[in-house]
Amino acid sequence: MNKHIAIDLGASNGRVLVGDLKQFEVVHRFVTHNDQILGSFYWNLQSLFSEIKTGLKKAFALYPDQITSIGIDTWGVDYVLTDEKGGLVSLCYHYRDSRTDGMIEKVSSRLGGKMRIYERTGIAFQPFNTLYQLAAMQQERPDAMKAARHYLSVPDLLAYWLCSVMKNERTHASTTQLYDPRTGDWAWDLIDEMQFDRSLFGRIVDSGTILGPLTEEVAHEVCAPKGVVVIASAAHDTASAVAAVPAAEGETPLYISSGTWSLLGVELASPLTDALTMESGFTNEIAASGNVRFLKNIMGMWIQQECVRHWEREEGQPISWKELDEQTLLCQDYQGYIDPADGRFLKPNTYDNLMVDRINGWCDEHGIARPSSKGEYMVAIYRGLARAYEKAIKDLEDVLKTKFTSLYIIGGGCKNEILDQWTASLTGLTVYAGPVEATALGNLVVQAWATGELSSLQEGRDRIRLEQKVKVFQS
Ligand SMILES: C[C@H](O)[C@H](O)[C@@H](O)C(=O)CO
Repeated sequence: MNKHIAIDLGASNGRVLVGDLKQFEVVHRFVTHNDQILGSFYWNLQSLFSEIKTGLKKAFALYPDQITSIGIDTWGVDYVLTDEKGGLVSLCYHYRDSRTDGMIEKVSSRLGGKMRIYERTGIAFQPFNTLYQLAAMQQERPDAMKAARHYLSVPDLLAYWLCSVMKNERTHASTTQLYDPRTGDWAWDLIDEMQFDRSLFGRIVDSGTILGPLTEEVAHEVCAPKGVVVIASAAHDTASAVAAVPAAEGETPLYISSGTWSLLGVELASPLTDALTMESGFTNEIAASGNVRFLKNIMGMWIQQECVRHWEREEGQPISWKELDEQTLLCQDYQGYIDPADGRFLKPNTYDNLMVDRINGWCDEHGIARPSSKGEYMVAIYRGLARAYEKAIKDLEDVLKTKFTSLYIIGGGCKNEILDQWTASLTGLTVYAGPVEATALGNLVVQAWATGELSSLQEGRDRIRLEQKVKVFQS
């Protein structure tokens, strides 16, 4: 059976996996944390590329003759601009960088208001959307904008570095807030009104497009045989994860893709862009199938991850999940919670503004007792997340005029069984948790579909339902 390589980069770690839909293995793991340089946050793309090549080398050493393709997915919205020859005109900013603060308001007044932007793009208002990142660049670094010839998302760039083909993949393009989900093309009127150069934005290709073979240089370095191709998989990691929801044909599954973010939603045939969906914070991104991923971005495990990173730094040793879970369960009587949607929780820890202090501040302002131990901080975060899920599901039921009975939680965050159970108890839904590696599996599904091994994306979901582990949590 053919094997494929899935390169899956999340906001906290990256993985290179090799396999098929029945059996796959993680051959390389690495951290994808950000670097702060002179007050700005950036991704270190060169180091990510070298980790990717290390992973490819390990995969080809294990299966020298069976691997036929490689696909990449990453978090949304982040991008680079390149010059004519493909050289970067700037480092790659991290979406949590502060340069977009206040940009939603400025851009909205320039483009005729939020409702217009939402109707044109279907994308919810987040300060980190590519639209606001480009607007900030235009304002602060006009020379870099002038030097730019190509816009590439992070996975578009990494694919370009592997196979020397530049394309804009659709699911990722749809996260920019410069994409029109009705025409399937860039939202040219908004691009013109922002005075972004039209020629920056290239041809948008579907998930599953074969880009081309590895360059000879990369193939030599990673010891790949001839003929291995790079595929524009579902390049936005959430789109890959949603392709792996283990739902049966005919279901409209309610899902949470749980990781650094919790993306809660359903798949729809066409976008919903009225005042109610805008006010409720729903976004219309594009799925691997070309359908709409109608979902809400809820701050996910990020707040927990930042607290743990701080404690580990302070104590000089790693904290295990097991230890943290035990402490959380012992603290269940503590009734505190936070609202994860509060903007103060978006930014990374800095030496003078720690996540734990922001949690304390939120509790003080809301008359809630501050957490007093690691376990209590976890309780406050998980309770806050379960409440946010409950609210988003109610909003979704109102918008769609439907009632859900079950919820699929997929991705790394579904390993958090305390949160899975609290979510089931609070929402009254049956929770199916798994697969843990949904994003990489979705990436593999799209590659198997592109190479003709699967006749449809639904067949991929069916295989995952039969072959991968899913745990059930009852309310
Ligand atoms: C900015 C976030 O990364 C994005 O909205 C989210 O969908 C994601 O990519 C989660 O990994």
